[in-house]
Amino acid sequence: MKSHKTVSIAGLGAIGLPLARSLDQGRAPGFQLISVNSRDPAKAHAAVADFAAKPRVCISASDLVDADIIIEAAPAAAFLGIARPAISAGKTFIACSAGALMRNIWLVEEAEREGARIIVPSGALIGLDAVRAAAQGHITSCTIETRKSPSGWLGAPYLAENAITLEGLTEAECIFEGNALDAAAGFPANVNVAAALAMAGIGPLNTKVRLIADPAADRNIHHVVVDSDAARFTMTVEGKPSPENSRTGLLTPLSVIACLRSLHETLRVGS
Ligand SMILES: NC(=O)C1=CN([C@@H]2O[C@H](COP(=O)(O)OP(=O)(O)OC[C@H]3O[C@@H](n4cnc5c(N)ncnc54)[C@H](O)[C@@H]3O)[C@@H](O)[C@H]2O)C=CC1
Ligand SMILES: O=C([O-])CC(=O)C(=O)O
Repeated sequence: MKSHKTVSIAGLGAIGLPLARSLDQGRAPGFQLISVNSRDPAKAHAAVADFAAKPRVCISASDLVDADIIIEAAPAAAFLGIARPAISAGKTFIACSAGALMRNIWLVEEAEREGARIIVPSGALIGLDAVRAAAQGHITSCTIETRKSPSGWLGAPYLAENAITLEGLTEAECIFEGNALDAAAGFPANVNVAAALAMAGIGPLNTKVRLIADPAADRNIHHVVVDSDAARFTMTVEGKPSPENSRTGLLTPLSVIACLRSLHETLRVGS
């Protein structure tokens, strides 16, 4: 008999709201959504008003730690305020803002001390199982190229700092080339997949990232090439952008549901 787990979600946007709704609809049996938190409590109340089992709306992220599992689905700037109380309370913490986690990787040591667990779902990316397997041997190179429409990159600090304008772009343009750590600093809301890839594979400094703004792209396309002593593989995912937030693909909330379900599954496929 599997134990029933309670869940809380911080952030009710393109990831958090469909995820909350899926939990309310029983799409992850054995997991009960008990509380949520967002920037605007009135909006959060409205968002969950038609739920069968209304979760508590918390004003502070610290109040989410009553749950067994805390899921972070908020902007990168809010990450530490959500992660720290969950980790200090020794809980299972699921982080969607993989870039923010990678930039605060010391949290892993804190989690170790506190008996907490940090889980990064595959999110918008595929094949992290293969990357983790290859990393048990020796990965010689790992590159990701991400292509999105110009609107998918808007607001990134790197663009402002380098006076890059995407307005009126008529053809695809490479807007960044560098390592995953610099990519996460310059594009905190956009390159979580590169961060997840780096943490699964050969780390932020050795993972190469190329970012393309493409006016013809109607999908968020991630193309990964890995070479290792065991295998060479390439993977491409063409994610449909969420209508709520074009930076985020529709696969990500589904990935979090799959991640939760895997915590309880008797048959688990994939490492
Ligand atoms: N791992 C992955 O593959 C992916 C990760 N992400 C990341 O996941 C995070 C969430 O993404 P989205 O849902 O698309 O963002 P979103 O912008 O659509 O939603 C964010 C939500 O957080 C709320 N919020 C703002 N400040 C908050 C605070 N201090 N505390 C709690 N909630 C707060 C907002 O009101 C909004 O409801 C972002 O950091 C994003 O970059 C996004 C796509 C893929
Ligand atoms: O493609 C997506 O859905 C999101 C994305 O690039 C990221 O945050 O890394």
